[in-house]
Amino acid sequence: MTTSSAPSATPAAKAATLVESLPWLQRFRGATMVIKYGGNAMVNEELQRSFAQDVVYLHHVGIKPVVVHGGGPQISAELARHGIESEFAGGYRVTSAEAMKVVRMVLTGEVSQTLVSLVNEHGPHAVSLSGESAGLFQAVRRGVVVDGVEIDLGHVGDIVEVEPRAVQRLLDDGVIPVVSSVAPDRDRPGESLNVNADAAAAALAVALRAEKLVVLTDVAGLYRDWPDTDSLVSSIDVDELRTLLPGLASGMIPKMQACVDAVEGGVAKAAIVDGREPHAVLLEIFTDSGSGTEVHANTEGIA
Ligand SMILES: Nc1ncnc2c1ncn2[C@@H]1O[C@H](COP(=O)(O)OP(=O)(O)O)[C@@H](O)[C@H]1O
Ligand SMILES: CC(=O)N[C@@H](CCC(=O)OP(=O)(O)O)C(=O)O
Repeated sequence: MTTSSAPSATPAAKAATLVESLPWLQRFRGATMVIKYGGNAMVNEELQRSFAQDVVYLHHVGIKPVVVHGGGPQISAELARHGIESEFAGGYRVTSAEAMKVVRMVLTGEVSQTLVSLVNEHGPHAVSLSGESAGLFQAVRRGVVVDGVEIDLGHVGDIVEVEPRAVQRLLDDGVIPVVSSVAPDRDRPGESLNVNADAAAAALAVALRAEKLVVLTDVAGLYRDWPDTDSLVSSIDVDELRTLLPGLASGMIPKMQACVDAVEGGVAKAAIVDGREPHAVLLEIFTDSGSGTEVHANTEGIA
């Protein structure tokens, strides 16, 4: 019989892969890991299903996974259906009050529920929350400076407070939280803000004292000289990454800022991996070589 996974691997190669995972299984048992699943990495059902399998695998080997998801392309598609054009500045969506309703509906109503049901095909494991659930996040409005010009992003926020108790209780009960990045506006009760999902994942990883933040996206990792594909960075410390931040473009700005924030906040490592590869999460966590770009505190911190 052949299976869809690794049909050409010999028994010895399969055994070697399993044995390679042993030190990582030992090291990470009981650890909390925040996995950020970007909208660009969920573009087809096969990828979504392999992601759900990876998360359930982590759960069964004693790791506590927390999923924080994005949904940028899905939001853009829904906005287009409403006749609203998508505009980004500095990697953030310019979000009108009207667009905010669509953002909230897509993230909390569609993407979150789809991921929860995919995970729950493997058992009753996942529960969806947004930043509005049980006071999880508080956010304040933010703008962005592009080429020296301050741009008003509308209903876009930065997380200023995380109350992780509800998520922690779920983890303690063996539940997999699936979190979307809509947050209440601390200064305008009753209003919601659109928070970049990388930033939300970093804030939650810090509050939960997570061991690792894994960010799935649609490139192999961080390129030093984007779009030169020979310039992939495999490992970088936060000091050097901070110097690269001003030269980065589009979605990589909030993503790498999130990695800096997570590591500076005490998360041991942040990894940017290619979510277009099926099982990118398992490959990152349980193989010696990992994949993509790893961000760590300083050069002495490299494992
Ligand atoms: N230096 C860089 N290295 C890698 N990708 C970059 C870089 N600068 C800009 N990018 C762009 O950032 C994109 C990833 O950000 P984004 O589209 O927001 O992803 P996601 O939906 O996963 O959050 C890549 O697809 C690439 O086009
Ligand atoms: C403020 C802001 O830009 N919010 C993002 C939230 C979703 C997100 O971050 O999705 P990805 O992870 O797929 O990029 C947006 O509206 O697209």
